[in-house]
Amino acid sequence: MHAELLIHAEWILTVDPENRQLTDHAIAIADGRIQAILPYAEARRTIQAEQTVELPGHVLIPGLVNAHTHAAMSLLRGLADDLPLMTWLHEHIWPTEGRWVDASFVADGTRLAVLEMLRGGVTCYNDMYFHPEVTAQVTAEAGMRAVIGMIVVDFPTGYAASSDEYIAKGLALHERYRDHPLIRVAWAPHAPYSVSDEPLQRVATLADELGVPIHIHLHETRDEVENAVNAHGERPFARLDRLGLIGPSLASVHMTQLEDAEIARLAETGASVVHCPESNLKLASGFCPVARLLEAGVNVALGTDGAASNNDLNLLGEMRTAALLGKGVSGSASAVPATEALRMATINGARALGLDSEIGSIELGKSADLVALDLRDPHTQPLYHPVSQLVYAAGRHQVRQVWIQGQQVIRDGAPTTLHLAEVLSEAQVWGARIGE
Ligand SMILES: CSC[C@H]1O[C@@H](n2cnc3c(O)ncnc32)[C@H](O)[C@@H]1O
Ligand SMILES: [Zn+2]
Repeated sequence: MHAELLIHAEWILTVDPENRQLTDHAIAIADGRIQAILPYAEARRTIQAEQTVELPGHVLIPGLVNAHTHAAMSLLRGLADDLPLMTWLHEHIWPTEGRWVDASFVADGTRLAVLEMLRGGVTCYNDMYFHPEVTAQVTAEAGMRAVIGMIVVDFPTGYAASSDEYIAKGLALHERYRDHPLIRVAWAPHAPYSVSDEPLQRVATLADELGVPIHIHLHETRDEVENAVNAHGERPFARLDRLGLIGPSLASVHMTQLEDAEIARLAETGASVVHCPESNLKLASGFCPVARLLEAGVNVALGTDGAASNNDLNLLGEMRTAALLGKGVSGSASAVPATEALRMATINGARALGLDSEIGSIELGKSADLVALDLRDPHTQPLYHPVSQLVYAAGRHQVRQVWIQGQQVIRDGAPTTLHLAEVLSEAQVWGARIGE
């Protein structure tokens, strides 16, 4: 058998339905897809590879999926810390965005975020931000995979003047990326408190017609739910259900406030929850009941949120925090075990984005979106269980090789598609401008 690339790793965590862990196996890749997974001794006999990569001491995993971020907000990292959500948004972030966000801000901020995510083993992200056509272009140029939000808010910004214009621009973006190998789109109405009924209803209809996901902040804080109940006598979840948004296409982000009936409804409709544990902790937004959601059969993915509320785009760290917080919140040390945290960061993220037949696990026919981490570091030794070291101990500097669709985007820890010094220098220019 002929392959373009043969990767031989000491351990492979497949994240397949059986969570198979393979030792001393190889993966053969052709046309950007996984063509064979077999013992290395057999691969040497049967596969003629154009290139072979040897990874002793490494664990190979599916590329991580960051299921909620605002990539360009990397340029606002550390601008306003230690504040609750609404003060942070209304008094700091939205005024700063109003003054500075344009296409060049989004281009430079996205490049910084893409570089950070690729170096941390994230191969796909789900974005919600202004000028999404710029986010899409920068991401595709870097060879990264993303689902780009067709954003909708009620208020005018430098990107669009009305909900009609946001939706029209979203439809144009959908058309432009219809057959792109790396870029997909999703509807991304910002939140129930910033988008009124009519555009939300249109989003529900259009998501159905186009077959794309809906990505929305929902039940982020107790105040959000209480304010809605006081003003309209209805919880935001119930309102979205009434308007037709709760269903298998929904990726609902945060969900710190959930009643039993809402959890049951999420499970019954096949909707996904995107848990952002570090953003929720930093803004003191509340705690998503992850163990209860998983027990009910809800698909729970992981996101970082933007770098202005986290303050990093580190999904390895997010896995660890989710596993630890899941135990703390449920009072059970066996809640959110390491294997589950890894599923949340990979296949569950892929499912939330409607990409689970393409990415999220190492299985025959899937895209070769792969990450190799070197576990021969003092803090990941000795090694009893690779998944334990990966979730509870490994750091981003151990991400050494990253492939997306079989193309190497990180080689020996360095980017192959982005120029590190240029990206850093642009970020510093923005920092100086915004911080003046
Ligand atoms: C319409 S573009 C996205 C919009 O969302 C803002 N944002 C960033 N993080 C959060 C969050 O945790 N909750 C609500 N809104 C958030 C971002 O600043 C953009 O304005
Ligand atoms: Zn967010």
